[in-house]
Amino acid sequence: MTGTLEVHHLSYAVSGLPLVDDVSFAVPGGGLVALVGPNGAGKTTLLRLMAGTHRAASPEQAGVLVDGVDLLGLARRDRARQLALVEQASHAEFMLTVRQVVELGRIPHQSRWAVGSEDPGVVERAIDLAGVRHLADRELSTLSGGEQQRVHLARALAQQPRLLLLDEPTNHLDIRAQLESLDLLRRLAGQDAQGGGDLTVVAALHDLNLALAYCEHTVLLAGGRVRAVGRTEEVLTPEAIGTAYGVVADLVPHPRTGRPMVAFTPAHAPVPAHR
Ligand SMILES: Nc1ncnc2c1ncn2[C@@H]1O[C@H](COP(=O)(O)OP(=O)(O)OP(=O)(O)O)[C@@H](O)[C@H]1O
Repeated sequence: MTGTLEVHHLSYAVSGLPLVDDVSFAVPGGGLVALVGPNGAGKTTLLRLMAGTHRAASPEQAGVLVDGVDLLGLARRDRARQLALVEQASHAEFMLTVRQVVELGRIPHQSRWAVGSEDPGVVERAIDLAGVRHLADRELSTLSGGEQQRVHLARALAQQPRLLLLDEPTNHLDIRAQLESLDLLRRLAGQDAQGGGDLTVVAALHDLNLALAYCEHTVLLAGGRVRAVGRTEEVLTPEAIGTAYGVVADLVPHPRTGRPMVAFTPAHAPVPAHR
């Protein structure tokens, strides 16, 4: 039983301009869900709304439900036991070592009076899962962008959330690290998070081929609104991609796996009639 992730009526506006406009969707829980859409579509804003770091307009209608429990209705500390958000650039904690940063993920689970990590096993497992053991004693500030990204993932894993929200987790990674990261996320999604149910991962991605290869479900956002939601190959049709991004796209079978992948036609190339 994997449950569901339901998002209800999330809206956010700045100076009267809607950045996220009444976003609602539901997807099966316990999987890796892609959040895609062009630059400025509202992906980061939506993830912050889902995490509760941005306060939704009409909060009485807004909700982020995991297996029927509204995470936005929880106190901050309780929510932090259920939900982790990894943003594109986190600049804090630069003077800390990698292990110390990962230990910060345990704070929501510690009793108010406890000092240090109450369960070092969780931290060490997160360090191993994210592949940063060789960096554990380095200061965060000395790491490359891609290495820092893995550390932030390790910290989020140490939090043992039910819902993990990632803003462009492949941004600074080389191609092998991108594939490894998404492999890891897909394996983690669906695993028992903390004895209370399966982990659901939502990742904002720019690479539609990564979404097609790794994510069973996809939410397509454009202009702050959901344009399509469902199984990835049904959402990322050439028509939907063309409308959302303003490009010419075709779906072709991957030469090795046979699964659909997107081929883009360069803007300067003549576009022949569809074969
Ligand atoms: N504080 C703000 N004031 C005004 N506009 C904002 C503010 N924050 C975000 N925006 C605008 O809201 C829109 C959505 O931004 P957001 O960062 O959520 O998009 P995104 O889909 O994550 O984009 P990208 O793919 O480029 O990272 C953008 O046009 C952005 O300029």
